[in-house]
Amino acid sequence: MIELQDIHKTFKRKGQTIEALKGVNLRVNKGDIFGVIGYSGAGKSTLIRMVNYLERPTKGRVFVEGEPLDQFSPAQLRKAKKKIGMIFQHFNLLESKTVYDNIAIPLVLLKQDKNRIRERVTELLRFIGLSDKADSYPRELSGGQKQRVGIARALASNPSILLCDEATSALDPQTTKSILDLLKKINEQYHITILIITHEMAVIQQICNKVAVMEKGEIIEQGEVLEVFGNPQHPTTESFVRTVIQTSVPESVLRTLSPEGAGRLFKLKFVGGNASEPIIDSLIRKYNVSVNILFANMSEIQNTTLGTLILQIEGEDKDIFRAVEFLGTRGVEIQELREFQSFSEAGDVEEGVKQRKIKEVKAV
Ligand SMILES: Nc1ncnc2c1ncn2[C@@H]1O[C@H](COP(=O)(O)OP(=O)(O)OP(=O)(O)O)[C@@H](O)[C@H]1O
Repeated sequence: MIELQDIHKTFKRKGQTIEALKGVNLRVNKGDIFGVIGYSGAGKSTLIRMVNYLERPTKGRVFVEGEPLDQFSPAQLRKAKKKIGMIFQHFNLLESKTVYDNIAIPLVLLKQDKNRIRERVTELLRFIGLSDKADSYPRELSGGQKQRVGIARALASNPSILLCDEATSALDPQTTKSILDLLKKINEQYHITILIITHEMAVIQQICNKVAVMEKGEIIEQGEVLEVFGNPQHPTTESFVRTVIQTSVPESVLRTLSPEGAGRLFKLKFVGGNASEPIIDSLIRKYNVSVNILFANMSEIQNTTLGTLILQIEGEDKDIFRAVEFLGTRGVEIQELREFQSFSEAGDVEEGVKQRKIKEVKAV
């Protein structure tokens, strides 16, 4: 549906060369809500602008619905661009035109007749819930309402792809949620493929099924959202995941750990069904161990539960071993929080530091 093959983009400014994209490969399938996340300057805006040829690659090819954009004549390119709508962080509405006229712009440019335009704009106003604002001007609307108008304008010519450039970054969390809900509805109801760029992991968590993480003009990790959230490979991905899912022991818990605390510490990760099973109960009943839950966190991603538990298990080593073995058979990913070094190697320095504090507390 959208395919970027080995895309490079170089800007030249004041004798300086800036490599904004360095060999990006990306495939967005029909029906995806695909999120691209990265810090400022990672190359996200440059990447999304490749898809509708607002920016052309220095090297590499862009395919939309299987067709290579570099092979198109200007007329074919204009036609192809009609399949692609775009919304922006600052809405880009014309201040001198009413809501109705803003939404009608793409249809006027396509020289559609007035009755058809009225029909389509009326339908879109109803869809975005702003039928009563048709004659208002953008300055009379809230940020969320302006973005709804931006969305209606992007949908006017019935695109099959919607590009969202930091579409919720200027909005408060509640308005962000309502706009993301609207995007999800557009994806489900109109079967429109959505490509979103953002610096907020919460946006990815709420609506995307796929995610790519960008850094310094490259994609450093990509995959199904559940997979990437559950098992991030790159430290940058890990730090994005941490902004929405807490997986390390909070300071307040560390402070309550008893200095003479015996037992061993384990971090458990659950995905999906096994998150709701009474595993801890089985552990205590089946094995001769006592279990202290130090920390628990459950998050919902793509209608699936992702859980993290930190347990202090006390008992004889052989019983703890059997208990841990049992957890493994239940599809729980388990890791002993013992060696500070192993966390540093995994890039989980913050976790490592906290674990070292646990050891220090124990050693008192
Ligand atoms: N038209 C341009 N001319 C020169 N340099 C550019 C141009 N557009 C982008 N860049 C540079 O390319 C790099 C990537 O910029 P880009 O805007 O794509 O990143 P981004 O991830 O979208 O960041 P932000 O979230 O801050 O917009 C930056 O170093 C930027 O300065």
